Amino acid sequence: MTNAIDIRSMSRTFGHSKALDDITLTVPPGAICGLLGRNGAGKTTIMSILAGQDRPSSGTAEVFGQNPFENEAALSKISFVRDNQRYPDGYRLHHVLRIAPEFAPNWNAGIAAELVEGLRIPDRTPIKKFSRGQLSAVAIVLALASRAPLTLLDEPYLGLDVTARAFFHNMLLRDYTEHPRTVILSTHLIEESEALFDRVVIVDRGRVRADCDSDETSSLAFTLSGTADAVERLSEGRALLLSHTVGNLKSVTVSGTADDDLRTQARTLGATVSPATLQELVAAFGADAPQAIRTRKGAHA
Ligand SMILES: Nc1ncnc2c1ncn2[C@@H]1O[C@H](COP(=O)(O)OP(=O)(O)OP(=O)(O)O)[C@@H](O)[C@H]1O
Repeated sequence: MTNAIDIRSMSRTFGHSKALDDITLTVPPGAICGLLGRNGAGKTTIMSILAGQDRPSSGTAEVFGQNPFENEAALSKISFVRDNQRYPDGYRLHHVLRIAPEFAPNWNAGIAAELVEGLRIPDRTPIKKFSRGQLSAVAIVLALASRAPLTLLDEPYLGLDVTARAFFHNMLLRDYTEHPRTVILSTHLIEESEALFDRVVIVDRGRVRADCDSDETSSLAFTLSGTADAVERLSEGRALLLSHTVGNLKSVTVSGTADDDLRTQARTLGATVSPATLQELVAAFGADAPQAIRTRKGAHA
């Protein structure tokens, strides 16, 4: 089976700075994949290369088995709507909806109309005058109604209100279930979006830190919390990703899975062991570990 995305040893440098550093990553067809990581981690750079808008400095990136760069056949299978999408002066929504099918062979006017209504996108206002959230809403219409085999959504939520975000999630899941495709979604709203993801990729400083099915993330790290003494004893010799102290209480995120011995010791010492949430994982993989976070004057890990 050909992967939807196949990235091998890919790096991208800008001058002296390495935006992507030897990334290898595959995404099977028919998955919604969360692409997560801190600001500047490399998410947009990955998407731009997958969308054929940029090229790796070394290594390869394939979409459905083909290099997307200047490749019309590959590009016809990809929808990439960026947060900073520009529209010609004087364009209104109906202009965009009229022209969009020319670039999207699978365009579906029905789903576009449903999205326009649900996201309350005005048709009389020139797009140039749209609010930040209304611009995001137009991008979402273009991305979902294209029904492209690979849909790349880079921070689709900027400025979107809570009702619009919930509506977008419902529409994405419904349309994805009826018309399976591969969706890559980057976002910093992790808790709100995680229920969408079949797969999760976490990047930091241009490197892949995690790449797994979403139900496997809970085995990547765990959190120990309790008194500073107890947590320090329990975490001795373990690979700490993140550490946080408030007064005499301490919480650490530890790489790997907690074994039964550790759980028993934690019970004895009155400490708690819990799997790291996805949000904690992204924070931990983005920290300069082990990190001391100052929470009040004089208190740090
Ligand atoms: N055209 C460019 N020229 C120079 N540096 C660039 C260019 N594009 C990206 N970078 C750098 O590459 C790194 C990765 O940027 P990228 O936009 O991929 O991050 P991101 O994960 O999408 O971040 P965010 O969550 O803030 O959107 C950053 O350090 C950025 O400054």
